[in-house]
Amino acid sequence: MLPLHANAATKLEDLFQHIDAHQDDFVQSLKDWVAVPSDSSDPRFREQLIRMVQMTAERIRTLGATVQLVDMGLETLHGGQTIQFPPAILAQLGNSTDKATVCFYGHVDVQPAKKEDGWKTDPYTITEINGNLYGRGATDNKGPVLAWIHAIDTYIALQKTIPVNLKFIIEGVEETGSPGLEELLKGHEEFFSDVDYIVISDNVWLSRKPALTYGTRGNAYFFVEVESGKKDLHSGTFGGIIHESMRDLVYLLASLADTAGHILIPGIYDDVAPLTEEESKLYESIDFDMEEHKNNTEVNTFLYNTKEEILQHMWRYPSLSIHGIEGAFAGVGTKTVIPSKVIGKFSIRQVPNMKIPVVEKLVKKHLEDVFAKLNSPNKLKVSLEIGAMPWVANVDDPQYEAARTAIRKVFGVTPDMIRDGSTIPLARTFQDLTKKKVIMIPIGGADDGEHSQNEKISRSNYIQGTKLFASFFLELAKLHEDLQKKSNSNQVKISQRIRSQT
Ligand SMILES: NCC(=O)N[C@@H](Cc1c[nH]cn1)C(=O)O
Ligand SMILES: [Zn+2]
Ligand SMILES: [Zn+2]
Repeated sequence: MLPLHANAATKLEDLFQHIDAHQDDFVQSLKDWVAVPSDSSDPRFREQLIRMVQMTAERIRTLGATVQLVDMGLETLHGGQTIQFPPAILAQLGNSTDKATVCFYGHVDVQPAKKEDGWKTDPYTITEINGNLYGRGATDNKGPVLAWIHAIDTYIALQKTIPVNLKFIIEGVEETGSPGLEELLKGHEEFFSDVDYIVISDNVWLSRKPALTYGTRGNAYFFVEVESGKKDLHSGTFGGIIHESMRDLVYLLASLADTAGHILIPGIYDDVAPLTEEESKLYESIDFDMEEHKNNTEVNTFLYNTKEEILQHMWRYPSLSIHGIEGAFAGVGTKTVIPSKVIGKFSIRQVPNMKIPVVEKLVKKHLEDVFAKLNSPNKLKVSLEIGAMPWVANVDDPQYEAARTAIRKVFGVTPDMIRDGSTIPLARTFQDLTKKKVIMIPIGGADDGEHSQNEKISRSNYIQGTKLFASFFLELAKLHEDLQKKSNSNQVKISQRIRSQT
């Protein structure tokens, strides 16, 4: 491999040509990765998940990086059993003192997926239809992680100098809220000491136009458990004489929000940052086609009628979603059972300035109050399973300018500046703990269907996204050079001033 200082002027067109010429290889890599069902929420896939992280580490090693697999210890499941957490990857490529250091954060675990959930193709076999690459993890987040790796590979293959030092944090439990990752960051402060920028590419554009993301919502994920006894019962034999846990639970879940989406938990909106006039104007200028968004979402109507309301309720107001009920009969057919223990699962996407402990207290109090009114002898347990904070960046930070320029060079347009309603649990932690500048550069399309059936990334976004990262490295290098020149000239001015005073 060439040293990182190799002396060759890098032409963007050469990089782009190489990427275009190797796009089938890049698609093949995505096929290989998607074929591993690295579902982090189901313990039955744990071996595959660990294998996926190991494959990723191996791939990063082939770039010439030094790679560390950090043991993340044991995960305690709800029944009390423990299983191995997948390790996390910390890697480094290059440590030149005259270059900027960029740390890429991504994940290689995926949401659950089963063909019978309504997938048109096998979720773990990348299938290309009309320029779209369908498969679980294609856009969230295996495609973008690979695009970053391929961008680096392109410099190496062309024997060009990589314009920046690179670091990686890749994890395998993002989809379950990144448990243990905050402790990992706290224990590896030195890893971040020379990092200038942290880049995340784990969300999608808002429309057909490329975008840069400067904010995400957080997530407070709750389990509400109701238990009536130790075993399920025949509804004919026992229906009518027992307090059914499912009936209690449905009542509790229904008390959380109304049909207009308004959360009914007293006090929940108290800390939400007020909408200023300045912020309000931001939404007017965003290019957003509600009809197209509706088509992508495959619903008839949204809860709101204007573009501004829709954007605000996706990005800056909290929302409550009910995800499922563990222990409930959910199969085909007509089983006549009364379940004994059921666990309702719901989450609140929180926004600035809501605080997780306050949300937790309000939710528990509300559910306990509602339950008390039911006069039920059943056992109630409410627990906060994930508490991830919202994140907002400063769009005037220089890395945003570098990314804007890179986007213009690849796509010929100025990107939308957007926020995202979903959560990157570590985004805020990076910002608060490491004090480094964080940027999100999505490469997925608005219709990629993250977490949904038929998740995909288009071949075009995947390949153009690879070009975008390759181009971003060059823009960051220019930015770094400019900042260094400015800092040197300031240093000279200070020295001159000191000399003239003595
Ligand atoms: N693409 C980001 C993403 O999907 N993040 C997950 C993370 C999460 C939050 N709570 C549990 N997991 C998301 O659902 O937003
Ligand atoms: Zn993701
Ligand atoms: Zn996800």
